Amino acid sequence: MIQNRSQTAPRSRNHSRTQDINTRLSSTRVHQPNIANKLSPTPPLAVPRNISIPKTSGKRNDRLYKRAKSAPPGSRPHSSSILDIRGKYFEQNGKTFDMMSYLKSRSFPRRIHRLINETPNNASENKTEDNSSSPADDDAEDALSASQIGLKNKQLLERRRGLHRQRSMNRSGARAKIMRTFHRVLLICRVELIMAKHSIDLVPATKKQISWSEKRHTREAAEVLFSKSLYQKQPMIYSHVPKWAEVILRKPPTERTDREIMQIHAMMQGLLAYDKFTRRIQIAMCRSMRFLRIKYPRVILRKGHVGQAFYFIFSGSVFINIEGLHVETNEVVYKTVSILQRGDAFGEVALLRNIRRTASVAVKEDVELMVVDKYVFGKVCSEIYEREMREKLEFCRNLPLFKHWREEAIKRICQDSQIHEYKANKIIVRNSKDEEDWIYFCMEGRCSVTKALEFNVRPKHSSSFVSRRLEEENCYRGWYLSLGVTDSETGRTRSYSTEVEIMNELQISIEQIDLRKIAKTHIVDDDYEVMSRNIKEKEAKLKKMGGAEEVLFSFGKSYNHLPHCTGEAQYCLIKKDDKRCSLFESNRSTRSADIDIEKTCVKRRKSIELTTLLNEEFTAGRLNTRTAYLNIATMKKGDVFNLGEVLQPTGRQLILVSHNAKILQIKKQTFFKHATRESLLIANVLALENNYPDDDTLYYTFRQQCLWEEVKTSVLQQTMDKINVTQNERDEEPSKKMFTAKQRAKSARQVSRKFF
Ligand SMILES: Nc1ncnc2c1ncn2[C@@H]1O[C@@H]2COP(=O)(O)O[C@H]2[C@H]1O
Repeated sequence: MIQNRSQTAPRSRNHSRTQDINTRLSSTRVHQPNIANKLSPTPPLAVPRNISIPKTSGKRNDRLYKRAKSAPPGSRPHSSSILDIRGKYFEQNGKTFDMMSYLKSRSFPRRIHRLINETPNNASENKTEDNSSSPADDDAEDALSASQIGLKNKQLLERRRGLHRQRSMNRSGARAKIMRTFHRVLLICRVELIMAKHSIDLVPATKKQISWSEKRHTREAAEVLFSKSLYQKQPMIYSHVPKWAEVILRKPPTERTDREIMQIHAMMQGLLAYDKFTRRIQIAMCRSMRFLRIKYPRVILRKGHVGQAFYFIFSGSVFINIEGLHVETNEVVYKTVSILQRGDAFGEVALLRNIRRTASVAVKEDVELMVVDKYVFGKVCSEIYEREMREKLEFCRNLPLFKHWREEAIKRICQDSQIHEYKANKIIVRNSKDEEDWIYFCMEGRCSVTKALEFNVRPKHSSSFVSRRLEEENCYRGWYLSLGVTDSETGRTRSYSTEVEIMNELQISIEQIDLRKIAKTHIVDDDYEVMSRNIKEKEAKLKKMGGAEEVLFSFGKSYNHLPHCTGEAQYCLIKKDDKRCSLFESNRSTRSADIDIEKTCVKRRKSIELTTLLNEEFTAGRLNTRTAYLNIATMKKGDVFNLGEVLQPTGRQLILVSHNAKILQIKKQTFFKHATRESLLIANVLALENNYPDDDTLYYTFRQQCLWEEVKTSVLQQTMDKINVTQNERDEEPSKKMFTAKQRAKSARQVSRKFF
């Protein structure tokens, strides 16, 4: 039907709808309806497009329906009512139209269509049933049914109109609201601008500000003044895992976007253990990392359990506890071997070696951990450990110390060792006397061995040639006096500014003066003979001892009998059968007992700088007057620190300072466990060869050095004085050109350096 209509309907829509309907209605009024027409078959529909019911037609129809309704029953409805045209035909422009089809074709609601469809059928049915009825009756019936339809239509139209009104009201309401908001925003902006202008006017701008604002308002300047830093990502350091990271880390790996992974990666950067891995591994870890927050005093890992994951510490700290049997009582003892904190990692041993957990890990302060599962770790992280292992093995194999070691023993040692990199000026070992666990090997870079020489403590008289010579020269006494330190015998204090200056010089040039070299130059040939004789004696003594165990015992004695091994101070004794003894409890009970270890660990981990240490000493008033820090040796690649102290304990306090060094730390315990008799003999010889000058030698050499400096300065001062005097004599204004005493001393020293 629609097709037909569209084919036949003219395209022009210029006629107004009102006109159309008026024409239509007038034509229907002229065309009187009759029954024959009503029952005749419907001609093909051809409703012109320009004929449409205007919106206002609803009103007109309304009126018609009202009239129809108000008409008394049985009376003939008004000829011009819509009832006349319903189900009838009308003509227009010489064509006949079916009014019903026409109405249907209009865009009335479906319901109206349905109603209209029903009505003519019913009407036609009634008419076919009651053919004998009079035309007046037919018309009345028509009118009745039409009035019913009209009522329904009216209701629908009313509802439609209501809806329309409501919609338009809504629309206009929303529009009004938007406008109101817009006006308010505009008002606020204006007020703000006025306030800003007012405040700017009140605060006077600096010249720099003005020139800056002037510059940046030009277009060229805007280009020149483009600050890249404004758009650079600032490195953020989080002390705790932020909320957004928690959200990401809780997501399953597959749901994490690349952006989120990069965010986690950025957050993790700066953690020492994390930075060790290559970027590729880091990203792979971030993809599947989990987050764990554990509160004090829980235990994270237990020794002997199966390893499931590897952990990075993001914040907080943990105790690493190991258990062992007490030497004497044979009881299980727990010891805190280390305290790990932010930037450290743990749990790699079990995963790499495929063994059970080697230590228990308990919370010290509430920790935030980043957990990498075993599967991921095995896949990506083992690579770096393998590389590190290869590096360690290669280094150890090339060391003379391990020349006669079995491959298996070297491997074991490497497995228990650690590689650390230290920046320049960092203290690796603050006090060699307190260093109980490790032997240090320099892999790369340089380290200096520094000795804090105490002047107010008279060194013990040893039988060495140096102390004999010092005795002969009565050096100690003179030394104390010359440095301005109280003489223990006379109780008098003397101080010489020149000597203090010399000391200062030495402190400053601590890295340049290698006293060990100086000491060696001072040792004459026969002294060397004495030294080598000593070594030979020691070797012979060792050879006399039978069995590797004994040798081991004798060498390892100092280590095995350290307080922590005897379980006296730091150990917390726990009975074997007490299953509930748990590290948790042991930690609690060891809290006070382990305090020393804790302190040393924390101190060591803080890794203070040498300059900080010297500053501390200076502010405490100890530097120069009581203590001098001297560089007594320089460690290069392959050199070892603290081995001599293990083999031949002297109790000396040495400081190891890094100069961008890479250090391999080997556990003393593992070293002695795997060392054979031969290897220990070699170690001993090497340790003796690399022995640092003893305190006597240091005092002696230092004194010699100071005296020499003193001589140089005084001689040159005298010379400069003479020069000054002659110059002054020549000069008319002698006072202007006179050197001050300080300048004289300085220039004297400079000249002395050139000459000597
Ligand atoms: N002496 C130690 N110093 C530092 N960490 C250790 C020490 N011993 C064991 N650990 C760590 O504690 C972890 C316990 O579980 P794993 O054996 O898997 O891996 C261990 C190491 O990461």
